[in-house]
Amino acid sequence: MLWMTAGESHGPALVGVIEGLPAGIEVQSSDISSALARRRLGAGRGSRQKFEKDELEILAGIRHGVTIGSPIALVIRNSEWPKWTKVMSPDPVDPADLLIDAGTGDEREISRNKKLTRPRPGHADLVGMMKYGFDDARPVLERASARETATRVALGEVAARFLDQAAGIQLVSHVVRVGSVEVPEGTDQPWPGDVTALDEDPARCFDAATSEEMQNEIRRATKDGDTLGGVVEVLAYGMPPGLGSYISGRTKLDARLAQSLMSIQAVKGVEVGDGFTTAARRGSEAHDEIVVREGRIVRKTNRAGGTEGGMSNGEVLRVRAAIKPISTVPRALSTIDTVTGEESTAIHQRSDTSAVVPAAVIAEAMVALTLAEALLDKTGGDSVAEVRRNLAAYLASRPVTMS
Ligand SMILES: Cc1cc2nc3c(=O)[nH]c(=O)nc-3n(C[C@H](O)[C@H](O)[C@H](O)COP(=O)(O)O)c2cc1C
Ligand SMILES: C=C(O[C@@H]1CC(C(=O)O)=C[C@@H](OP(=O)(O)O)[C@H]1O)C(=O)O
Repeated sequence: MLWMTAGESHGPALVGVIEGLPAGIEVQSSDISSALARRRLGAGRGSRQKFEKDELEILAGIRHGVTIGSPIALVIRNSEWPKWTKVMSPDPVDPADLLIDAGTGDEREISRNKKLTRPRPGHADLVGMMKYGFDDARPVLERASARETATRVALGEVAARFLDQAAGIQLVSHVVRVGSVEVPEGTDQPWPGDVTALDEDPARCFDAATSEEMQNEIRRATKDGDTLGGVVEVLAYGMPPGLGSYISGRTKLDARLAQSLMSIQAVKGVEVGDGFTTAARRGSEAHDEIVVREGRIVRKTNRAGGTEGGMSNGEVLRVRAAIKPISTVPRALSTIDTVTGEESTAIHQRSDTSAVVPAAVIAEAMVALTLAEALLDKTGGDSVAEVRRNLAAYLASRPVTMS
C-alpha cells in the first residue's frame, strides 16, 4: 500500500492518493466529509476552523460508493484560497501587486503578502529557510502546516472502513492530557460505542469532569496569550494476532506505528501500551501473563498495549502520542529578523491555542493507515471478500485453544 499527499496550507487545494487498498470497501463522500468535520472539532482551535470548509471531491478509485481497487484520489479545496490567490499564485506575480492590495489598502492583505523574516521558535520556519535557501518563511510554513493532515484524515477514513469491513477492527481516539490536566488513573477506557460521545465532547475526553478542567485550562492559556500541548491515545479493538513481524526493523508493527504517529506535526513522543511506566516496573509486574479462558488464550492484563515482538498479540492495541504546545505563541517568543540579524519577536498571526483535540483524530487516521497496510501484508487479497476469507482461514488454522 502506498499513499501520499500534496498541497499547501493556503494553496488552492490539498490532494491525496492511496494505492493498494482492495476493491469492495463501502465508502461515500459523506463518510469522508464527516471524518474531516471531526478533525475540525474541539477546544483550542483558532478562527480559521470556524470559517473554512473542507470541500471534498473524490476523483478516482470509488464507484457508486464502493472502492474498485484502483488508486483512490481525492482533493480537498481550501475555501480560504480566494484571499491567497496572489501570495500563493503558482505563476509569477508582479511584485508591486504583492505589497499593496490593488486599491483597497486592506491591512490584512498587505500583511499576508509581506515576506516573513521573523521565524517562530518551534515551527519549521528558520531551519526550512536555511535548508531550502529561502529569504521568506512563507514557502516553509505553507507545507509544514498541519493543514496537510486533512488529507491524512480523508485517506485514513477509507483505511478505517476497510479495517472494520474486512476484519472487524474498530478504532477509538481520545485525549488523556491537556497541559497539566490529566485523566485520572483508573478511568475506564472508551469503547467503539463511545465514539459519538467523544466526538461531541469539546475536549474529546471520556471523563466529564476532566473534560471541563481541560477546557478551562485551554481558556486560561488563550487568555494568557499562551499555548498548550497534551497527550492523545488511540485504541484498536478486534485486532487479530500476527499483524507485523519480528523479522526486521521495517516490519515491526510497533516501530511502524511509532513512525506514523511521529510524522504528525507537533508530535514529540510515542508510547506503546504502558511504555514509559513499564520502564520503571520490575519484570514480575511489567508483562501480561498468559491464561486460557473458555478455550481461548488471553492475557490477565494489557500492559504491553497489544503488541509483542513487533506483532499484534490479539489484545486491544493502545498507543499514545505526546503533542507539544503550538509554537505560534501569541505572547511572541524571542527570535531574530533574518534580514537585519537583529533581535526581534516571532511572527504572530492567528493560530490555534492547542492542537491536542484534532491531533487525536489525526492519530486515529495514522493508526488506520498503518494497520490497513499491516493487515494486507498478512492476508493479501484484491477484494474485501478475499481479505475476509484469507483472514478467516489463517485464524482457523491456529491451534484450537487459540481460535
Ligand atoms: C492539528 C494541528 C494544528 C496545528 N495548528 C498550529 C497552529 O495553528 N499554529 C502553529 O504554530 N502550529 C500549529 N501546529 C503545529 C505545527 O504544525 C508544527 O509545530 C510545525 O509544523 C513544526 O513541526 P514539529 O512541531 O513537528 O517540529 C498544529 C499541529 C496540528 C497537529
Ligand atoms: C488550517 C489548519 O490548521 C492550521 C495549522 C497551522 C500550522 O502551523 O500547523 C497553522 C494554522 O493556519 P493559519 O495560520 O492559516 O490559521 C492552522 O489553522 C487545519 O488544520 O485545517
